[in-house]
Amino acid sequence: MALEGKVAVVTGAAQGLGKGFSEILLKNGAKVALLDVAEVAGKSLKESLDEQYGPDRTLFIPCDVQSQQQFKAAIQKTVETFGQLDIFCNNAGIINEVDWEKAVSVNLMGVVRGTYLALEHMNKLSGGQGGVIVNIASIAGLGPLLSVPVYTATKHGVVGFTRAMADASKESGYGIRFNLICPTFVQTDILNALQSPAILGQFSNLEDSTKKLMEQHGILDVSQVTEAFLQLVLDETKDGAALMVLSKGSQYSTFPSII
Ligand SMILES: NC(=O)C1=CN([C@@H]2O[C@H](COP(=O)(O)OP(=O)(O)OC[C@H]3O[C@@H](n4cnc5c(N)ncnc54)[C@H](O)[C@@H]3O)[C@@H](O)[C@H]2O)C=CC1
Ligand SMILES: CC/C=C\CC(=O)/C=C/C=C\C=C\C=C\[C@@H](O)[C@@H](O)C/C=C\CCC(=O)O
Repeated sequence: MALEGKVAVVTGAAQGLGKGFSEILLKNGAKVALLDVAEVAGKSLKESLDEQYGPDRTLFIPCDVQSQQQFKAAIQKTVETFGQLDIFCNNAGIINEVDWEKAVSVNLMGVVRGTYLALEHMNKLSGGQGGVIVNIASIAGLGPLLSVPVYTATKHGVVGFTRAMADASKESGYGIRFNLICPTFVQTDILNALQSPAILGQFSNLEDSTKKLMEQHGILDVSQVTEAFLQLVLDETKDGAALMVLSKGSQYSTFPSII
């Protein structure tokens, strides 16, 4: 998939990985709708991207992925402004083991909601042009991360949902590829959660064990993950794939085969 003229939506785009995914899409020719709850950061990012790419290449739309109404309206506005939708990245995510229902709501329900809303515009069976949906999980979606059990559960959920959607799409002919990025620790603000008893709650005692894990795994730069993301967007042979991004490089996860 060449990106010139393609249109993308990225959730949680105001900072961190979402900002990185948006920038690499822009660099490669796409137009990008930046969705985020953080209005100040989102508007400021749009202003700086306007200087680099011109005002017509991006939209910033305030949007909480927990709100069906806001999310639906944001996607509608994207399609009305840019005329189509080809690439959808469900990236917004949080850690909150205290308000764990919010973590489920943002990390898992937000991904399901975004995917179903994107399908309304992208599904070839309902008049769309097809495309690719990339969901941002974590290696905590493939194995346990002890200090954040609910976060771990949501990311496992994202992995299962995305793989099932890939199979559903192939079988039904949606014309949409579904892929996953599963990074290890990345240098973004989400890592601050590890030092916050208000976020880790009853698992705060595991801070040192998580730090040890972090030393073993290393901490990636955002750019290492955005390169992997671009690969999954561009490579038409990848569908239902989970690309782990680790310090030693990127590799596709293998899963037990279903009999
Ligand atoms: N940084 C890391 O170590 C890793 C991060 N990830 C995943 O990458 C994704 C991005 O996280 P980071 O960039 O690291 O974190 P971050 O905290 O820097 O950025 C998250 C962005 O999502 C936005 N957001 C939060 N709740 C939202 C909501 N309800 N609706 C819309 N936007 C919302 C925030 O405002 C922020 O801009 C998350 O899904 C996270 O779980 C996965 C593996 C490792
Ligand atoms: C506190 C969370 C901070 C940031 C968000 C995030 O998602 C970070 C995840 C970082 C590491 C997770 C580690 C999990 C490790 C184990 O459970 C492994 O069994 C994971 C499974 C496969 C890894 C494959 C490999 O290393 O080759």
